[in-house]
Amino acid sequence: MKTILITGGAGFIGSHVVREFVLKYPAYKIINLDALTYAGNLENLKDIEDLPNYHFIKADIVDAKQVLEIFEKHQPEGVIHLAAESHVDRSITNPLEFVMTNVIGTVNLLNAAKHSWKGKYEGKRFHHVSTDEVFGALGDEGFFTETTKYDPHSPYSASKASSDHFVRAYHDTYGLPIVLTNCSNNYGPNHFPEKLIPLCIHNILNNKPLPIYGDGKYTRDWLFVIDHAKAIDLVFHEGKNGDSYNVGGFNEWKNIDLVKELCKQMDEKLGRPLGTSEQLITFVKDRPGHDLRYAIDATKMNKELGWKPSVTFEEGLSITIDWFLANQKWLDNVTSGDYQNYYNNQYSH
Ligand SMILES: Cc1cn([C@H]2C[C@H](O)[C@@H](COP(=O)(O)OP(=O)(O)O[C@H]3O[C@H](C)C(=O)[C@H](O)[C@H]3O)O2)c(=O)[nH]c1=O
Repeated sequence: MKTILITGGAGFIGSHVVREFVLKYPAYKIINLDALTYAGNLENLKDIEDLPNYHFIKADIVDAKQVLEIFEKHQPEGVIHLAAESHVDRSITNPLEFVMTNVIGTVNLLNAAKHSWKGKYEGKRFHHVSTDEVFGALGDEGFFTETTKYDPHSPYSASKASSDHFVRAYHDTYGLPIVLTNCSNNYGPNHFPEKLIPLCIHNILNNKPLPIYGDGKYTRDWLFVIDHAKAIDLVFHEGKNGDSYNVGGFNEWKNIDLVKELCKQMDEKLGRPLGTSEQLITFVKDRPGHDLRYAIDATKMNKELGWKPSVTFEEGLSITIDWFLANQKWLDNVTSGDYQNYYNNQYSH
């Protein structure tokens, strides 16, 4: 029996990773450690919560003592660390929260792993899940590879870059067995509606403006979340100790083109005349320090581990929209919280 601690397992990406591991590895004991902040939601795991190899612990990784107690009690051999504050706009208004969870929280986990593994690293692994935003912004050309220098710009990406450095530092200094993954923009079922795609789906359904920052020519690479979960499984089990892997969809979209594609699919699925949703597109004030373009070279994942995305973007988007249409109650529940007020006040102080 192998015990794996997955942090942030009630969040968007985390819940897909928990489901992948719980279903694929019935002999593993999967512990989901999550603080259940505004973005964490146990509804995301309703379908697997009664399975015998799934366990949930409500805890905050910022609490070093609690984290250590959990390690001492459950003795996990593996850690997959996804717990993080993830929304760039929030990091602009409250950077300290990002330092606490993303930096201090990560160091607390590293300390607990180091303490409980006591130098016996055979069969142990700490997998840190990070972002392509640590590499900074690209111009119109080029891709981020695993050797691209870090150049974070937002408080969010600075906090994730710092956590990546700490993970590598614990490998280099104490020999902790680690792997890292840096992913591009995820999308899919259960995506919290503060992010571009689910926000637009929510707003189309509620006939609200679709806010496009700046001129809408900012470019992101989009990765279907279930493909990401499968990539994490591969790297966790087969990645080289100390290595990092870039996980991307080979799928770049300018924000405005992506939102137009989304509007088209929404109109088709809702049986509305084509062009109805596009009328909601509204150009708004830009995000401060907005990175122009992210693009990931995921060749290493493909060559070394045989991973590649399983769906095209159009297919993945269609699956995503269908999920949101079938789960409007989920959407209503998560959008009835305080975070809506945050949107109304964005960048106002
Ligand atoms: C919310 C919103 C966003 N945007 C723009 C801003 C970006 O250029 C793009 C995507 O924004 P979003 O906030 O959805 O995601 P990113 O800022 O690219 O970051 C995301 O992908 C990386 C990899 C992570 O690591 C982050 O955790 C994750 O949040 O749409 C708009 O134009 N309007 C909006 O209302």
